[in-house]
Amino acid sequence: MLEPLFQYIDDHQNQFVQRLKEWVAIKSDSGDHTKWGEVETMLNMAAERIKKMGGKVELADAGTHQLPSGETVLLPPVILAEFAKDPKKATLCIYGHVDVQPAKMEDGWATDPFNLTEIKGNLYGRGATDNKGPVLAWLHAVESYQATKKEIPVNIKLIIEGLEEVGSYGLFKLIKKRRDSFFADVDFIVISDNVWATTTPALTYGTRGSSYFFVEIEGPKLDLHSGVYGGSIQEPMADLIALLGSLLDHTGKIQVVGVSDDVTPLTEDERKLYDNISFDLEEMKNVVGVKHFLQDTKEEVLMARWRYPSLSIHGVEGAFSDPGSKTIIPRKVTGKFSIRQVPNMDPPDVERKVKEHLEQVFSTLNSPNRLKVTATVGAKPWVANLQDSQYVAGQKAVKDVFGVEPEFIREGSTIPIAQTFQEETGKSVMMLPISGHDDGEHSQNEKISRYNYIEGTKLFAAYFYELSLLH
Ligand SMILES: C[C@H](N)C(=O)N[C@@H](Cc1c[nH]cn1)C(=O)O
Ligand SMILES: [Zn+2]
Ligand SMILES: [Zn+2]
Repeated sequence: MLEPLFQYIDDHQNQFVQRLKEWVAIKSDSGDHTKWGEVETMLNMAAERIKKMGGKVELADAGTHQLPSGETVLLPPVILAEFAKDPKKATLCIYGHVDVQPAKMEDGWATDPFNLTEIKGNLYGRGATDNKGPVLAWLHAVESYQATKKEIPVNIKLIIEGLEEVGSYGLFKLIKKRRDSFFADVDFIVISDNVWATTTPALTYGTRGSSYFFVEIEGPKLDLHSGVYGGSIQEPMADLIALLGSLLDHTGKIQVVGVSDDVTPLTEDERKLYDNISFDLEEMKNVVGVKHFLQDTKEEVLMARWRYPSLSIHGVEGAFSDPGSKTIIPRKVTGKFSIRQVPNMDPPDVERKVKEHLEQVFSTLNSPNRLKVTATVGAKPWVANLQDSQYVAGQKAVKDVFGVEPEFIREGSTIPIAQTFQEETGKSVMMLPISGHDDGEHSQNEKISRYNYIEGTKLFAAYFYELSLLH
């Protein structure tokens, strides 16, 4: 049954790579709302591809969103699509996103991030793996059935958004609104927007949640000459560094009181899931280029990444960061950090505790400057039930294509909408990654290997089939 599909995918791989090149060329960075026009261009391009394949597409209105500045902006639409429906078949809803993280040559890319470039079997480009490659792979898996005149064994629905990287604004409300219409006949939801933990294919049963914080310190009216005013001004940057420095200790432990209190304790059954993961600590040190991790053993490192919270400091807006030695006191700086959250942490509770902590530390600085803390994203962690039939189908599909048993892994990053899908629709959610552990999501030189892209397409085609057998 699967052989002709796999043959079609192999025979058309150059065309599939060419399509990815066209998608990567669209600079659909969602981080800056003034550039959401490119996100819309990308969504339209994806919608056109689905329509060409005979899919019915709605560009659903996602409403508006208030930015941390207070400005209200119109959100790009969300693609809700479906292929022909047969009431006898199970319905699978595939979620993906076509926005990307920012990327500039100056960040240290070896090739133009928006010109997909193949080097030694790897396809380099922003969005190649996160998440344009996997979204196209789903479409190509559907195409493999259509082109070989085989009935697609499950009904396919698609939900594709353009704001995942900033926290899926608008999508939570849209899902609630469409729960009894678009989602009413959906049996399963599948997501491929994360990476394997090692070189072994994986099925993912959990992701961390996230809250993103902006800490603004505003001082003088203008940037000031540090020679003229230095020594007489309490500098916003010094206040900010004190606040950011209060968040973590040198072991990576979050210093905000109570923030980790609700973390679900580790059970023996859960601990056992880590035994079989072929994660090699030495290789991982080489992949990321560090001498050591904060933990000593493979299990501790994986747990720190997947099932315990973490806090990362991302940057400071308004600080002087160009080359050279400009001697100013910046008047206003905004520090940015985020907390990855795990069951049973609750983003609003974490956000309250972080705000209280920052206000308390700020009060000890006796500063004349103004502090403003804003939290965004607010994404809940997600954990699946490993007994769901999707996991059996996923396991079989991995065996069909790769000839091995998948590793059952968690994911340290966040798919903001995953838990909402599960809670709101009550349907089973699974993550079926095709991206490599060294693909460098969000990093310089992001890539997907041609092997993962093409074999991943086969995995999706096999998954449709295996899921239909179990339903
Ligand atoms: C896992 C996914 N590919 C991803 O990168 N998600 C983002 C979502 C996010 C979280 N805070 C803001 N955006 C991520 O985990 O960083
Ligand atoms: Zn992603
Ligand atoms: Zn991402």
